[in-house]
Formats: sequence, C-alpha cells, structure tokens
Amino acid sequence: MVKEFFFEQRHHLFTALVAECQDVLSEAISKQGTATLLVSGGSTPAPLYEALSKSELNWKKVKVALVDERWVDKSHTASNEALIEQNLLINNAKAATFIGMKTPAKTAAAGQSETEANYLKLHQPFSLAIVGMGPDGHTASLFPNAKGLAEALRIDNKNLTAAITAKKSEVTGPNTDRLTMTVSGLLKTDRIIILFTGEDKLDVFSLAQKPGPVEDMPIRVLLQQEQVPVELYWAP
Ligand SMILES: O=C1O[C@H](COP(=O)(O)O)[C@@H](O)[C@H](O)[C@H]1O
Repeated sequence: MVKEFFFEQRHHLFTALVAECQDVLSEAISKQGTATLLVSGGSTPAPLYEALSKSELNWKKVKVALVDERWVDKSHTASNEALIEQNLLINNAKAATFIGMKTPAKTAAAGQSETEANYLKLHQPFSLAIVGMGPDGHTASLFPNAKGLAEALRIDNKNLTAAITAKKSEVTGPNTDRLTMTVSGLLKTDRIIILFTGEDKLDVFSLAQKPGPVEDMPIRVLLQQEQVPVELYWAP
C-alpha cells in the first residue's frame, strides 16, 4: 500500500519533501552517525535538490549516491551526476560525499563491477531513496522490456547495480545504455519516495497500481512489495 501525498502546487510539494528528507537524514545521522540518500536524475527533482541543499543538516555525515545513470560523461547534458552536482551538491550540501555510477568504462556493462564495489562500501540499509517515474512506467533505469531488466528485477539478485540496455524511445532518447540500482538493492532502503508531477503521469501511475506484468511497467515492482514503505509525492 503506497501512502499518497498530493499537493496543489509544486512549491508546496517541494517544501514538504525537503522537510521530510531533512527529518529522515538527521534521524539516521543521530542513530548511526551516517545517512545515505539515493537520488534520481531526470527533469523533475531539480527544485527539490536545490532547496534541500540549503538544509541545516550535518552534510559531512551524508553520502549521496544515484539510483541510476545514463552512460554519458559528466559534461553531457543527460548526465544525472551533473544534475546532482549542479543542483544538490551546492550550498550547505557541498559538504556531502557523492558516489556516482559512471566510470571511464566504455559501456555500463563494463563499468558495473567498479560501481558495484563503490556501492558496497555504503552503509546499509540506505536511509532514503527518491525515485522518479517516466511516462512509460519506468523507475530508476528499470525500463519496460529492456535488455537486463529480468536480472535487475530478480529479488534474489545479490548485486546492488545492473546494466540495462533500454529500448530506444521518446523517453530514453539516445541514452539507452544505463546503469541502475537493482530492485533488491533499492529494497535495502529504509524508505522509498516516488516523486513525479503532472496529470499525465498520475494516469500512468493509476495504471501501474492495477495488477499487471512488472516487465511492462517496472514501477510496479515497488508497488507490489511490502518490504519497504513507499510514499508518493505528487503535484500537478
Ligand atoms: O531517465 C530517467 O528518468 C526518470 C524519470 O525522469 P523524468 O525526467 O520523467 O522526471 C528518472 O527518475 C531517472 O533517474 C532518469 O535517469
């Protein structure tokens, strides 16, 4: 069961979500001395990151890592790492430690083991994951019917990360070579927040809430499990 938080305006959503993130991360820091925040890229979360970067958190104790990455260099406009650097790792959050996914390897498949080793050094369970949802029902880089999806969805997959080759679509653009956190990796998080905006995506989400194959709408994997609490934050 997903707890849903609906807002009339985006700035209200982002204000509420910043407060929520701050609470979760400061609680993790006081309990265990460290907090791990898993973040998404894409077009939606930049205002959240910018506002969160100004939070009075003990950012030195926060590790920020990606839930997925497009296999492009940081100089590329599609780079999720660049988005995080420009919007989150600024202001007070400059003091956080960032663990990216992209390595110098030519493909995500070739780079996976290096990223995996870096992710294994993170404290588990991760404190909070903020994931998005695409208009095709993908989350992280778990794309419908992609090459590598079955492996990334396997609940007994021991890896935190997996290479994905998405089918080229309007959603992926040319960026079909991806590294994503696996579902088993994402579920090693204390709490997952799904963030998206707009009526169209809300329709997609309603469809995903109906029973159906996870391969067609991978976000379903988060909705059909009860291991980790999942919340939806939405505004038009
Ligand atoms: O490709 C991606 O898409 C999703 C959703 O992004 P949006 O632009 O529709 O908000 C995002 O969560 C993911 O991190 C990103 O790599």
